[in-house]
Amino acid sequence: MKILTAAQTRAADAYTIAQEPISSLDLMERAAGALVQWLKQKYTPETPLYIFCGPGNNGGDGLAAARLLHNDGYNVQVFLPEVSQNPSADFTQNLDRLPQAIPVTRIQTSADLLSALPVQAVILDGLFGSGISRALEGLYAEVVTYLNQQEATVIAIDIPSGLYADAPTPSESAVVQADVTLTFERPKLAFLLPASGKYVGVWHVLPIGLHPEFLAQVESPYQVILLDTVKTLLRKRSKFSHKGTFGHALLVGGSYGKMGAITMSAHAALRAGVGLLTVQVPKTGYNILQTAVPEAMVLTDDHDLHLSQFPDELNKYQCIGIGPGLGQAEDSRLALESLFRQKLPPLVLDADALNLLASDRLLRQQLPPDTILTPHPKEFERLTGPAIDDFHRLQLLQSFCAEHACYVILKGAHTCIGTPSGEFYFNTTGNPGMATGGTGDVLTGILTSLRAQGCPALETCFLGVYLHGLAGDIAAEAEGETSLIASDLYKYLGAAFQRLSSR
Ligand SMILES: NC(=O)C1=CN([C@@H]2O[C@H](COP(=O)(O)OP(=O)(O)OC[C@H]3O[C@@H](n4cnc5c(N)ncnc54)[C@H](OP(=O)(O)O)[C@@H]3O)[C@@H](O)[C@H]2O)[C@@H](O)CC1
Ligand SMILES: Nc1ncnc2c1ncn2[C@@H]1O[C@H](COP(=O)(O)OP(=O)(O)O)[C@@H](O)[C@H]1O
Ligand SMILES: [K+]
Repeated sequence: MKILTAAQTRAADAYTIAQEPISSLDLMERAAGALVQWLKQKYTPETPLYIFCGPGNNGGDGLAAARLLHNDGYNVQVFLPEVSQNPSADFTQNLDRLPQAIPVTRIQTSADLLSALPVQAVILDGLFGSGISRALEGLYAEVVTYLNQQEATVIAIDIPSGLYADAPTPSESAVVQADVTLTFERPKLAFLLPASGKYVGVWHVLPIGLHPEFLAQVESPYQVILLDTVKTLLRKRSKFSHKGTFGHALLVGGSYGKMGAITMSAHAALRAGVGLLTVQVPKTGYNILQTAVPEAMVLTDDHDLHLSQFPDELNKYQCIGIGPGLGQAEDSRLALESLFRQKLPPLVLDADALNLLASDRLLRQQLPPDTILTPHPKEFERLTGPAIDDFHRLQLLQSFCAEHACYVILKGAHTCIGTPSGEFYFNTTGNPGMATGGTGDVLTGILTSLRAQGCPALETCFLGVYLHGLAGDIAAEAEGETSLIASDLYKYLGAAFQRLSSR
């Protein structure tokens, strides 16, 4: 699903208005109708609803929703901070249409704000939407601060007021801290990035029927990975398939004190369906691997404690995953250097393999094309240098992928896949229970397995991050977020595959 910028959303509006055709006021009515439908499923008419409306169309949505809710018997009050001299036409029309019976409080100074709203109330934030053009200051900022002090649930209309949809929000701006954001048609880029996403709470997309022709034609490098896309990537096992059908993966990693990392990758690779798995570990890891993962074949390095060479005959593997628990010994760096000079099957690089790359520019230049790299933000910073903000980090991601013709899976709450051709794909599965050591090692195992089974690089990234997060979501349902540990991810990977194929 493409993500649109604020400018593209305006163009989508204009196109829909002209081509459907529909008046701008009716389009607002449709948006308000979608809001009301969602709210009515969640709240009873007795719930006090406090609707704060700014001067633009976001405020117009709030006013239209107030009318529709009131007509359905809901307990609604409207609050209008009075600053702007130029309300939008659709705001004015909806203010005129507001039933007399709805109490309206005009806020001229912060003294006009009630002391505190009831805890069971719901606040609808319709102050500003995607039309924000500068930092919120003065009375608007005071209203935002007041809303942020309330214990009542705050639901943002379209986007939390004060937040920029697709650029860094100025640090001096007041921003509404929403519990829930009900956004129209498409999520905003800001929802997916850590510094801005924290204001959004749980977000839901409400379709409002923007013109499908526009949505199909508009170009956007930003996309959200959807269930429907990922589902089509699952492959059925044919009756006469055998272990040779599902590829042979090689995982390389582990060092003294870090054998757990490569062990978890190995479990995950097997649960992700690879036909055969070989794991290369330093000698110290032999008994550990053979005992913990009896399904895997084990090769030992000449060195006792860390990697010093790769096995011969690399071409019998369909993918090599390198990095979990690897360590950063000089021997290991040299081994990578000689590896990159060979003709290789596809690679997945993680953890210390990335740190070794980061420390050696020449090594980076030899990176085989089509490699999948899986850095968390700190590892990514080591590869590219520091980012000024989340949007700059995306630029760095784009140039890194283009320069090295590789796929980078930048891990986080909304993991972002960068491609050599400059697209960004954001994942929507996963939860904060996954913020625990070893979950990244599991991802490496899954990706190596899928790639070894013949999945192309981008499809491997889609399927891998989606399944990894879905396994995390199922694990959180069963174990709770706090107690979720990395091994739960491969424990529930089978359930994730099943859920994906059944939906
Ligand atoms: N397709 C869709 O998704 C649909 C979207 N719809 C809705 O429209 C919303 C976008 O509406 P919008 O363009 O009118 O912008 P919005 O954010 O309400 O405010 C702009 C006003 O605020 C002002 N202003 C700006 N910054 C300011 C500041 N810092 N401090 C003070 N003032 C500031 C600005 O004034 P100016 O910059 O000109 O001075 C202007 O008057 C969108 O989020 C959604 O809710 C639906 O109705 C229909 C379909
Ligand atoms: N808040 C979160 N929401 C969703 N996924 C998360 C969250 N925090 C971490 N994750 C996921 O957990 C994994 C952590 O990987 P990483 O930092 O490499 O861990 P490790 O190095 O311990 O294996 C990533 O796939 C990341 O996307
Ligand atoms: K808003």
